[in-house]
Amino acid sequence: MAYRTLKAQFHASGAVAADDLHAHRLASESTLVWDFEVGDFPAFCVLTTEMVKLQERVFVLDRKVAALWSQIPKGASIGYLNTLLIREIEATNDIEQVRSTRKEISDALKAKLGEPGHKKRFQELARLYSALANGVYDLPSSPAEIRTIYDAIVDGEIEDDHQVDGPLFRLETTRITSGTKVVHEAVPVGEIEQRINAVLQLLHKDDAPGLVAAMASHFMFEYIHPFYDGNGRTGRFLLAQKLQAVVSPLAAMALSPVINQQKDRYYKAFENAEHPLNKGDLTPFVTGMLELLLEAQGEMLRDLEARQLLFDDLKQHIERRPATSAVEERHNRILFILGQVWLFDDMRSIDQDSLSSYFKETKQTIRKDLGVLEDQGLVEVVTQRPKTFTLSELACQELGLIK
Ligand SMILES: Nc1ncnc2c1ncn2[C@@H]1O[C@H](COP(=O)(O)OP(=O)(O)OP(=O)(O)O)[C@@H](O)[C@H]1O
Repeated sequence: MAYRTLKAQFHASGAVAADDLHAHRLASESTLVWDFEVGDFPAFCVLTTEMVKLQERVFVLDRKVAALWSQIPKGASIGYLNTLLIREIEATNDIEQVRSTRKEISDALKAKLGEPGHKKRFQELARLYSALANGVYDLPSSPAEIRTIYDAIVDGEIEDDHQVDGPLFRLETTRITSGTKVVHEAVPVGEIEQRINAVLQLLHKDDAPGLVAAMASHFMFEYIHPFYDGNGRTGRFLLAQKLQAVVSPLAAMALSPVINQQKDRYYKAFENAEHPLNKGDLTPFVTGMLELLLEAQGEMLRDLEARQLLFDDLKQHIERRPATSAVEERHNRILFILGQVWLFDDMRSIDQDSLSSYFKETKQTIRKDLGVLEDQGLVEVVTQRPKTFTLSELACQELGLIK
């Protein structure tokens, strides 16, 4: 049976019936109640059968993605992670009308490798997401660590009049508006830190299922709105971090593009969760976010499967290419790696050093090989510094790739 919101109960059967249902839900053994007020009521979530089933489907899909992932060769997997990172960062920015191009993000991701020169736009944000994708970024454990994350995420992107004025958080009120309508009044300044600590507790303690804690804590963080700007982006990073503790980094990294496609649904979920007649019931919010996560996983699985088929085709084309010497064999292997990058990395290019790392031969040898392939019209230089390469149109035709 569909879960009835307290607001729907109020409209269908009146205030007393809604109060009864509210009391019944709060008293249930299947309900988690948090020390976090939404309006005048403590936030709570009922672990419904539907929610348990959704969680199970998330884990089943996660296993399917992991199985597929394990069959993908290294060149392709690095490329695909890059694709996911770029899409996630582009989308989390786009949700808030922060415009960023794929090229800008790709440059920022490369710059994190410690290149000299001036800082690139989104470099800190890219560093953070990259660390997350590689599983080396722990959840924050104090309000100060949340501020550190925020600083990296919005680095250089906040207008002067929206800079944080407190030691950790804002010192004035703020609100979320849609046109002329106020959709949310952020919590009073004096409550921010204590409420952020409640979010941290939920993120760290294991008395709620991980996926439920991830979604509910995301609601709470946005409800607090501790900054003037950048709350959405910071909250979605925390969400990805918490998700990563439960599902693969791939799934954690795929949510923002789906949220971006369904922004109204995402915003509506917040609005409903904080509607006074819903009395702090986060169940529909958590359920809705789990549905979005499932969609993100499904999309990624379909995308990976399609790329995997093209990869099998590429492999056959490479195997059919003549190779009468060790050098020609190596040339084919270079084309194979470039083909994998072409199929799995949306940027479709790879730098010389990364390419060389796939071979036991010296960098000079690979550089020479690339020169020969360039002369044959199979490889093209994309950028000079660093020198990056992609397949030419001719190579794409020969390898059965659609340019
Ligand atoms: N009714 C709501 N109540 C609480 N949070 C909401 C609500 N609607 C949306 N949100 C969250 O607030 C974010 C947007 O907030 P806002 O428009 O203030 O942007 P922001 O604080 O400038 O952050 P950023 O620029 O990263 O979003 C959304 O992405 C969503 O996570």
